[in-house]
Amino acid sequence: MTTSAQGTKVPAVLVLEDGRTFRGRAYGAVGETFGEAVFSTGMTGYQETLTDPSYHRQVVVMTAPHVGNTGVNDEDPESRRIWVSGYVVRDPARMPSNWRARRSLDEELAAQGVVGISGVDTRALTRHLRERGAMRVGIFSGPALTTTSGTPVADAALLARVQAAPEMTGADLSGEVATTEPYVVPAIGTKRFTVAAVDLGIKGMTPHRMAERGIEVHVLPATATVDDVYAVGPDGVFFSNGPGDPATADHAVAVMRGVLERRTPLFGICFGNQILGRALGFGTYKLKYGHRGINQPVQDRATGKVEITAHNHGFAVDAPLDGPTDSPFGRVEVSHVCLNDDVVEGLRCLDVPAFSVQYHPEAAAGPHDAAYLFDRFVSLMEGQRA
Ligand SMILES: NC(=O)CC[C@H](N)C(=O)O
Repeated sequence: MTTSAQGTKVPAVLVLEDGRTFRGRAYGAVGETFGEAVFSTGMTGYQETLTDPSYHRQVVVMTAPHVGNTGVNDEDPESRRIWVSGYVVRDPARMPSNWRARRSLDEELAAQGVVGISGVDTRALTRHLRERGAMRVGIFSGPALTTTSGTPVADAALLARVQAAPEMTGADLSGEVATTEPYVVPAIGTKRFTVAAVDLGIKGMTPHRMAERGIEVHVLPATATVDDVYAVGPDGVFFSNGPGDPATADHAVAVMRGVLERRTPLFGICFGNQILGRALGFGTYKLKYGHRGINQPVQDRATGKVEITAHNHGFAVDAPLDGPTDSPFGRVEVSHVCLNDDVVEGLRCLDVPAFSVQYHPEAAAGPHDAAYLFDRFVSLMEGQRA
């Protein structure tokens, strides 16, 4: 049972796995939750962040101090529910205001049972995560802070529970968020192509961006086989974003290799980029604290052009920047790089029609600078037909 903390001053505690503790007030549902503490630098787009399945099992700290100002609407969710396992804000909106708003963010979090905390010094917390790295965290409020005999639970007991929670490294999570049944997103206007999209935790805007370009998108469960992919008669195959550690995604890597062997045009986003990296023989590794937000500079190395882009990743592909590199599927080069830290942000195959990016060209939320990548996918499919 969860209740809303709206308008109350229910105490809440946030405990990091290294023992650092922040006190605040319950926000959203009252109770307890665990996850990986990460921070997002987006000043807008909290609904898209909360409903992005890639955030499954993560407790998101917002660096923007005011959150919830535009309330919650029915148009912006990227999936059927909120996926973050916890939410940390400095100063929640007391009077949300927007013509599309249907309810407050606090009410929505409570209705979906998402435990949050407000009144936290999110700047100090973010600096801590930046210096020490992403780590496990717990948020506790209300009954979670009192024993059955009515005495307060000791901080050491809370810390022990945080330290017993699962780590993100080694987590195989796509199956927990992806569709279990295939479904079709029809092309908008004249249908030009059919794409099989393997759902590893797909955001709703991604098939929409393809549909806008005349693509009929067949979204398939994460368990789809190579035969399932080809059963839809695809002109192209897409691998989506998704939660968890790409080192666990052996099934998706095997399916992608099947697609690369057949030389079908292939596009991957985020988790899909990590799967392409692995399919080509590269490793993946965990970033210290990851990239999350809608203001990350990425350079397209072919044109030199810099895009401001939306990110949400905690892992990255370990590929040499000074390519091309030989792979089992011919030469591959790093197409995009993050200008903050030189992390690989895109891969392009030179001998098979395949490419991917680590960031989010579907731009929900985020700037639309990278929309050309969907056109590039269309060009690959056109090229295959010519
Ligand atoms: N948005 C995503 O697809 C994230 C991919 C992967 N789970 C990561 O954290 O790096």
